[in-house]
Amino acid sequence: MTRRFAIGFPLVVAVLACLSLYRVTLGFPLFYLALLTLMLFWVTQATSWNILSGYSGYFSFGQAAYVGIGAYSTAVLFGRHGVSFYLTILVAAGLSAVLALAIGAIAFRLRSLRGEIFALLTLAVPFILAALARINSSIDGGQGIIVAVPPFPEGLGLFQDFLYLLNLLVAALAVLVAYLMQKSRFGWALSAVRDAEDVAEGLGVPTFRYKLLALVASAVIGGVGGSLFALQIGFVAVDSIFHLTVPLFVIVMSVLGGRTHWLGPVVGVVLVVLLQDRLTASGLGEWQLIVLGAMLVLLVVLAPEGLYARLRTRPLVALVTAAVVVAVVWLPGEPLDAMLAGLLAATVVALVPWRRAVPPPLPEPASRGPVEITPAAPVALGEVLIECRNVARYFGGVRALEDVSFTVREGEIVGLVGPNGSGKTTLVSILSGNLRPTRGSVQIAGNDLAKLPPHRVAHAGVARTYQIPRPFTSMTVRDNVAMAIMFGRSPRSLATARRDAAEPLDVVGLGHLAGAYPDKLNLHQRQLLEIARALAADPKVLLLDEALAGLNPAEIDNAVEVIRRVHRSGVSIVIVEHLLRVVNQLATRIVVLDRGTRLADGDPREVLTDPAVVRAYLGKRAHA
Ligand SMILES: Nc1ncnc2c1ncn2[C@@H]1O[C@H](COP(=O)(O)OP(=O)(O)OP(=O)(O)O)[C@@H](O)[C@H]1O
Repeated sequence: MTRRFAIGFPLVVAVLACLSLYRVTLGFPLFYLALLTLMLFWVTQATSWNILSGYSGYFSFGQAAYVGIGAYSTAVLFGRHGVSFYLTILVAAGLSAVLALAIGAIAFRLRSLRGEIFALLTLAVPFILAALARINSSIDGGQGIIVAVPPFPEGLGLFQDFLYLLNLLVAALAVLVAYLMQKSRFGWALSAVRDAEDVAEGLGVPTFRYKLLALVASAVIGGVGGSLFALQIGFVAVDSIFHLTVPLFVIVMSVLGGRTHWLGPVVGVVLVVLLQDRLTASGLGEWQLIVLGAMLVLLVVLAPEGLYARLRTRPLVALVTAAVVVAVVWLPGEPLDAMLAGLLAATVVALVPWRRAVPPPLPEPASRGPVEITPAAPVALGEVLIECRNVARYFGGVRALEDVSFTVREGEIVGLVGPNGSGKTTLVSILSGNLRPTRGSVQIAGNDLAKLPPHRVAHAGVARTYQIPRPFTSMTVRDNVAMAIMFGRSPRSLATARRDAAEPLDVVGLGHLAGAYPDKLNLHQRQLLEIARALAADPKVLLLDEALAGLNPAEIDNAVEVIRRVHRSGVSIVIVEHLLRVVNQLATRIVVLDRGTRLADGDPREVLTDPAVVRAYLGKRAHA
């Protein structure tokens, strides 16, 4: 937790609490308190949504399910049966957690339920719950339930004060949880899931566990907020609770404010609720959805990262503009109009493309120069690290691999070659745990691969790179590498991982670009980042899938030297490569695949002069 947050957050919460505790002394109007209560309810819900959907990218349309569970727990138990209101909050939290566990256990296990399919699944849940509540008379039965005012400490003032303080407490806890999650390895793991889930899993992130935890935290917060909502509305009915406006509003608020930051939803809530209130006050209530929709479209086009992220880039100008507009509008008019005008002015300032910033050139490496390629030196071989036995993999009728057996020993650089479509990438994906073989077995450092989830394959000592680089785009080069250190074979803390990221970056020669984002790198630098990140997971075996594809001759020479350096650091390598000149000079052994079967396996010079290999592979290439 930063010092600024440790001081600022309790201070803001204390000031907000004082608005109610000293309301009479301050002359703070009750109407404003009601408006703030509404904002706090939405802060809780939008933050709850953001913890799963914003951080991990799993868009949910099911927020009304948690609000409904919370509201009906309180309505049925407290409103109908007189159970303590405070106890019903715990029940709401528990039931929401159970629902989230059930959804997550199904949805997060299946790859086919990602993206829009997950969104559709979550959309169905509130409809099912609404139908259950409507037909079941012990829940609602279509009648609705009146929720009376529970007993509360007299010293708190009116019921509105009690409601406000309760919502403040829950919203503050929700924001605190969102902050702590974002700043911990938990938040980093979810960001990696959002950027490239398979890559994260391959680097050792237990993605299922983190997604499930995020879903449960999101559901518990949403359910508790729903419980308070029952008090707020006083009459709980199916149509008012399981309504599509709930998910719609939380999504609009979070996306407007910025869904990758804990404060984004808060900014979105303040803007949306104020806008709604002012439109209603001016008799333009029916325009609410039109205005909100137009704003959302504008923001998504101009600032997809959200308003908060934009405001952070020019805080001073936005603040001064907002303050001037607030002062000018406040004098003759209503303070809420002034605040909305100030917020809108800051929004405009944040969105205006001032001048086209020319990106500064990327820093140059400390030293450069041509690198001579020399043949691989003979190495002393150690224990068997990978052992494939009769591996087959079919995709429907396509036999990508058939009966492939081979080993990788400590100290080797194995060149995996073969014509296009011969099964090289499929084999790499099986060895890294991304794909399961249809038949056959793979042992990784003595562990049966079939029993390991992909993140445990990383812990067993295998890391891979991808033919088309797949960096975590929301993280800097340093943080891409730190992710792998944090979750790899020898996991380290966030702070240590960021410090230690310098080492793998130096091995590949990207140290000077540690602070850059991946979209600023050229293809060669992205390939090097792939290698640095895989290396940071501390593998025993590194699988390089066409790491030299698309590079010019100088870049190839440099990449070859990097691979040698990685090998010298004690990592065994399997390299998939079409450039036989490079494979010949790097590899200590070559395995040739042809149409999914192993054609040859042995010393590079012998294999590459084998007539069968020349016929199947070299002949075609030589003509080309
Ligand atoms: N997900 C998939 N679904 C269906 N077929 C697939 C899938 N992945 C690979 N294949 C097929 O399996 C065979 C082997 O593909 P693979 O990508 O492993 O070959 P490769 O040797 O890596 O090729 P390249 O050198 O072109 O990258 C090909 O016929 C390919 O079309």
